[in-house]
This record gives sequence, C-alpha cells and structure tokens, in this order.
Amino acid sequence: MRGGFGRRMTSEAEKDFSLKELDRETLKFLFSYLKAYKLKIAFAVLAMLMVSLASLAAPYLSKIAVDDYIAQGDLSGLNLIALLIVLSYLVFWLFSYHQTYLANYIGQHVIAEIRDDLYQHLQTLSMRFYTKESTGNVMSTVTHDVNALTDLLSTGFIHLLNDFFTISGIMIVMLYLDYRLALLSFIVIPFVIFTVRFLGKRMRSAYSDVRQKLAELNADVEENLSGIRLIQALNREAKNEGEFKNLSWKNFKANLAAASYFALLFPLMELAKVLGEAIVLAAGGAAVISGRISLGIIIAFMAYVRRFFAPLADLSQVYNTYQSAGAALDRINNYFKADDILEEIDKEESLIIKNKLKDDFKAELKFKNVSFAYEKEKVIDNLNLEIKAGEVFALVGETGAGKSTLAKLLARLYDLDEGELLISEINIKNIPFDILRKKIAVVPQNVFLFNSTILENIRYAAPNASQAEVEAICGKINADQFIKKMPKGYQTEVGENGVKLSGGQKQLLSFARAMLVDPKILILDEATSSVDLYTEKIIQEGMDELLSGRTVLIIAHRFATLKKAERIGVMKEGRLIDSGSHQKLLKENEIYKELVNKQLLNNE
Ligand SMILES: Nc1ncnc2c1ncn2[C@@H]1O[C@H](COP(=O)(O)OP(=O)(O)OP(=O)(O)O)[C@@H](O)[C@H]1O
Repeated sequence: MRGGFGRRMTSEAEKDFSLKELDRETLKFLFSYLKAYKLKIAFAVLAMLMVSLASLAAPYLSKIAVDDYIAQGDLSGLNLIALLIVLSYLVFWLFSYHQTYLANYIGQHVIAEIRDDLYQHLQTLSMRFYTKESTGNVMSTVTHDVNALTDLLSTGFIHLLNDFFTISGIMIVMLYLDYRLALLSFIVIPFVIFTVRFLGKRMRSAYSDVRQKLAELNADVEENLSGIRLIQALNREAKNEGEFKNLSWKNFKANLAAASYFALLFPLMELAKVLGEAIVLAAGGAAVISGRISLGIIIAFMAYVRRFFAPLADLSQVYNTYQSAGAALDRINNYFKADDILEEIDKEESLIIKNKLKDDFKAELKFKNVSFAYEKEKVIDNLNLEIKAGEVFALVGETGAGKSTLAKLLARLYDLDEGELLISEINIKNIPFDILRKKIAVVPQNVFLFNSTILENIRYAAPNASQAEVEAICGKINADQFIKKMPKGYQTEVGENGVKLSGGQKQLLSFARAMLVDPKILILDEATSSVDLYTEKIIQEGMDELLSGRTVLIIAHRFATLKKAERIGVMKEGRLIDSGSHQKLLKENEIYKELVNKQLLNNE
C-alpha cells in the first residue's frame, strides 16, 4: 500500500463533496443499519429535546424571579425559583448524559456493524477488484471513511438536533415574551448567517486543503520509509529531504490559512452577540422605562441572546461533518456495491460435488479454449492444455507470456472470460472453494510472509497442523537445516513480510506451507533470481520429494527444474504454441531453443 493512503486522499477523498450528490440508495443503506435502533433513536431525540428545553428554562425562571418575586419582595418564592434553576440544570445534566451516551451507543454499534460487514464483503471480492482498486484506497475506506461516519453518528446528530431545538426554542420564547423586542434582536441574524456562510465556505476549503497537504506529507513519509534501503543505496537523502521540506512548508501554510479564518469566526460571533445585547439593552431598556415591558423580560432576553449565537456558529461546523461523512458513506456503499465476486454453487450442489470428489478425485487439468484478460487486452488467448494425473508439466515462455496468469486461474483467483477449466472433469466454477484449496496449492513467485513466527507462517493454510507435522514436512524439503540454526528455531519471528529472512529461506517456507496441505495438484511459480546457489541446490534436492505422487505444473525459469518435467509447454503471447519433451522441443522449436540457450542455461 505504498503511498496509497495519502495518494488516494489527495486525489479523490478530498474533492469537494456536495451533500446533494448523496443518492437515495446510499441513504437507504445507512438507514438499513439504523433501523434496528429505532427505539433508542427515539429516546435519544427525546433526550436532546429535554436538553434544549432545560437550557431554555433558566433565563425564563430569572424573569419570573425578577418580575414576580423580587419586585414583590417574596423571598420564599425567590428561593423556590432558585431551586427550580438548580433543578433545571440537573435535568439538563441528566438528559445531556443520556443523549451523548445513546448517540454514541447507536453510532458505535452501527459503525462496528458497517466495518465488520465491509471487511467480510472485501474478503469475498476477487482479485479483479483488487487489481482495479489500490490497497491504499481500500485501507483508507475501512479506517478513515468509517471514522468519518463515526463523527456523524456519534456527535453530528446531537449537534444538529440540539442546535436546531435550541435556536427554535429561544426564538419561540423570545417571541412569546415580547415579539417586538424579539424581532428587533433578530436583526443580527442575517449578519450571523452571512458571516457563517462566508467564513464557513472558506473554512471548509481551507480545512480540505489542510487535509490534502497532510495527505501528501503522509504519502511522502510512507513511500520514503518503505523505500529507505533504495534511497540510501542511491544516495537520494538530500533530494528527498528537500522535497519533504517543501511539502512540510505547504502543510504549514495551509494550516495557517485555516487558522486565520478560524481566528476570525469567533470574534465575529462575539461581535454579533455584543450587538444583540446592545440592541436588547437599548431598545429593551427604553421599553422598560416607558413601562411597556418588565425588567424581568429584559434580563431573560439578555441571557437568550447570549445563548443564541453559539449554536448558530456551531451549525457551520456541523455542515463540515456532514459533508465529509456524506462522501465517506458514498464510498463505503460503492464498495458494498462492488460485485467482483467469485460465485459459488449452491449448498446442495456443493454437497454432491464434495461427496463425488472425496472418493474419486482425479488430479488432471484441462484448459479448453481458455481466454482471459485482466483489463481489455487478452493475456490468455484461446489456450488449450491437458495435464494428466501424476504428470510433471513445465511451462516456459518469455516474460509476460501469461504463465503466472495460468497459475492464478488454476487457483481460481480470477474467473475465465471464455472457455472452460476442468479439474477432475469438473468445471472449476463448480468446485467448492474449500475443496479447491485443499486439492491445489500454489507456491507463488513472490512469497508473502506474515509478521509472525516461522511455525505460524508455515501452518497458515492448515492451522490445526501440529509442530511435529510441520517439522516433518520441513525435514523432507530440507528447510529444517536453516530453521534449526535460527536463534528460536520454529518460534523465530520473520518480521514484516519476512524481512529477517533471505529470499531462498522465504521460498523454502513457502514450499513448506504448500506441502503441509498435502495437495494433489501442485503449482510452482518459480522465482527467477532470488535464490542463491546453495539454497537452490537444497531446493532442487527437496524437489523430488515435493513432486512425487502429485500432478505438478511448474512455471520454470531454471534448467535444473526443467529436467524434472516429463513434458514441457512453450507459451507465447497467451497461447500454448508447442509442447513435448525437452529433446523434441530442442530439436523442433526455435523459441524453446532460444529460451534454453539464452536464459535457462545461465541459471544451471
Ligand atoms: N494484475 C494484473 N493486472 C493487469 N495486467 C496484468 C496483471 N498481472 C499480469 N498482467 C499482465 O499480464 C501479462 C501476463 O503476465 P504473467 O504474470 O502471466 O506473465 P509471465 O509469463 O508469468 O511472466 P514472468 O515470466 O515474467 O513471470 C503481462 O503482460 C502482464 O503485464
């Protein structure tokens, strides 16, 4: 995923997403998860309403205290009001706790469910999907996008509803207390809306720029750390440092621009608040002097005006949350809609085939008029090939001829575009995956090892295998020699993708991993150059054991392996152009002769 996360964020995720782009289907997708929490959502909304109501109570109670009790000299009434104010804060506190807890409860549950479903779905998608989509993109959606949804579901809804209830509540109470003074103090609202819109738009784009510049910085760090060996070997440190400084400077400038808008917003809100208070004080004061309204009303108004502006400013931030959550939701749903799935046959048929293959599995392979393209161009072109049970068949061909692609089709990492691939006379599409993976093992060209112990890496495909079984396999293929020399033997940690092992050692572990499954069909996609002569010799010695009693397809790059094959096929541009014994091909096939002379013999 080198550079993937950052790259993707710069290119796609941070483009300005309009909430209008959210289609019904995407919203339906979100609601399908929320449905299960209907009752809790109702309680959460109720709690939000209570929080807003409770926050409205204190100024109104102050008005009553001033007008009805202080003016009348009624001390016991005054104490009652003081008690009610405290009570209103207790109610506020209680419901505030519940609204936050419930919103987080619902939000976190929904997020966990979406994340689990997404992960499960991603595991079922075929290599076609992963060829199109970079790992960085997928990673970013599972983590970054799902987190953006968390912001929306856990806090976004609370803010939106609370702000909405509070603003409406304040306006209603103010209008009720004195509509003339209320309308007069609302004069400030257009100013606030204009400011919030003006600054909000710029802040959104400034923050988007901040994220973009940060993503570029991340991508740079990630890529350069992954390639640190090459960077040091090629003496690129100074140049890279210059590039990094440049990115870092851009990041600094973007942050400063965002901070300057942010620094403007709150003083302007304060200004609006002070203006509102001044209007209330001047116009309200005059109304009190003229006797039109009471002193209590002006006190309540002052408090309401003060409370009015925070939620208004808040709404511009909430819009931000909604926008990024909308974009994230869209991308998550698009992954759910991805249908690059390798279909499996239904359970009943699967059972019939399982039973049939259990007693009567013929390890023979037939490619019939097979064509396949990763994208548009055909990589396998009308290929026909039959490999008999127990045969050792080697494939040769120039680089890019399509040899490894045949191995991928046999492991059903992709489905064919045309033709048929039969294993034991059954179309590969009808063989349940669990059977296929037990019958066929691939030793790939590029070995992948997990950051775990040698033991766990070998038994990755057969987790129930005992250490004794693993050791027996390693003994047979001569892998135990180097493993036993390691400081912790089979418990040695191999590091990220086996970084602590040599190329040859990694390959030996990969052989052992395949052999532990005891496959009837073995595919060896030979690496060209990663193995030193000593390990090569060990591998060749262990090879006979590896091959005996199995049908083997070897994608051969070495003459030594070629010698083990009973039949050799020559591939060119996705076609099998010839096949036969080494001697026959050497005599009759120019391409084969050239391959042997120019490339394979070099490795002998
Ligand atoms: N995931 C992929 N997406 C798109 N094209 C691909 C993909 N994998 C391979 N190809 C293309 O398919 C063609 C066949 O590749 P393949 O790996 O089968 O060749 P090969 O014969 O095994 O080569 P080599 O001997 O170098 O390993 C090449 O042109 C390659 O560029």
